[in-house]
Amino acid sequence: MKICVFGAGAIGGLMAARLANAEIEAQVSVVARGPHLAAIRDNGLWLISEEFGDQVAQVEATDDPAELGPQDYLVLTLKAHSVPPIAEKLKPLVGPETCVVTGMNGVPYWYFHGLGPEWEGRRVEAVDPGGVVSAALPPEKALGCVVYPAAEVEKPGLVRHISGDRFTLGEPDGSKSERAQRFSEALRKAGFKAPVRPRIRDEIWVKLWGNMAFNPLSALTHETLDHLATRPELRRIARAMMLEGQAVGEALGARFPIDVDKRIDGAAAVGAHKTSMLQDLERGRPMEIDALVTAVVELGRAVNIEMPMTETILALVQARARVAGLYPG
Ligand SMILES: NC(=O)C1=CN([C@@H]2O[C@H](COP(=O)(O)OP(=O)(O)OC[C@H]3O[C@@H](n4cnc5c(N)ncnc54)[C@H](OP(=O)(O)O)[C@@H]3O)[C@@H](O)[C@H]2O)C=CC1
Ligand SMILES: CC(C)(CO)C(=O)C(=O)O
Repeated sequence: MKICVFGAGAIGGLMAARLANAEIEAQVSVVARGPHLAAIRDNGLWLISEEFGDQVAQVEATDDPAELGPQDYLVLTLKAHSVPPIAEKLKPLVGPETCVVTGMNGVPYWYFHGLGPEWEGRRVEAVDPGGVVSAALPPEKALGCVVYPAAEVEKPGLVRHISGDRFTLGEPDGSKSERAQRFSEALRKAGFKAPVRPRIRDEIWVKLWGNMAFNPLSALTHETLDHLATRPELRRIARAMMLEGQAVGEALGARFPIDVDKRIDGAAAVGAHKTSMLQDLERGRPMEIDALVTAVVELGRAVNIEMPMTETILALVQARARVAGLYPG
């Protein structure tokens, strides 16, 4: 089996290193760039992990997907906003049997696929502008993936795994497909938990619920998760956003297995953690605003649900990011 991890940064690097070192019959390659690519080529892909042990994986690494050819599994672990500009570049990796695993936060580009006949063919413009992504990666090829581990690229060629070992998988139409089970098996052999769930959007929403509120609020205030979730005036804003998100998710058929306050308390328990959006802002890296917030507002419009708090915070965080030169427009 051929597995290509496109965007072998923190999460992709973790996945690729473990898959490459697992006892599976797979040819694992990565698409990377810059100094990270050079270091992987020179010294292998290093993974530092208390849970998995420190290790190096020898993987084929390139910045030119055409060198790798069609894959059985194309795993996308880029930041969501990095996908549309390179959609065309993905085409050589995609053949008739390729399964595209979307290991990214936010609303996936395939959200409407398999949701029901009334939604078929509709796309999420915020993550699939002009349909460039679905043209390169037809939604029927997509396999959903909710990423729970935390990791970071510590220096070029070296990924540090911080915590977590679960990648939940699920077909957009809820079926227990052979391709999903095969990839789940590969991830399990690589040491991860990789359940295949029939209602993957429910899990996407539980993660997105936190991201849509805490990430922009943290970028605006520079506050850590514990404060955002416990200072009454900030918690009130996050809660209002999350209730708007829940209304949208439910209107689209998702079920939220926990209540909003438990979800916020869960975020508080993470502690003095800076969200990825705040980290990106501080490091001068583009922020994942569109997949985490703009796309949710777009879904809200599709089901005619007003989202005044989310729209306000979205406008502010877009402005903040623009001023920092980290958001287009
Ligand atoms: N890190 C974490 O702990 C978690 C991340 N996530 C989600 O996982 C997804 C991936 O995040 P993360 O791993 O942190 O991101 P990273 O930025 O660490 O990894 C993405 C990688 O893709 C590379 N890349 C971007 N464009 C290209 C290109 N055109 N060609 C080759 N390589 C490219 C980046 O290179 P460069 O650095 O040069 O831009 C980077 O190495 C996101 O959606 C994130 O929200 C979810 C849970 C936890
Ligand atoms: C920590 C958490 C849950 C914040 O919403 C996150 O996923 C992120 O920072 O992107």
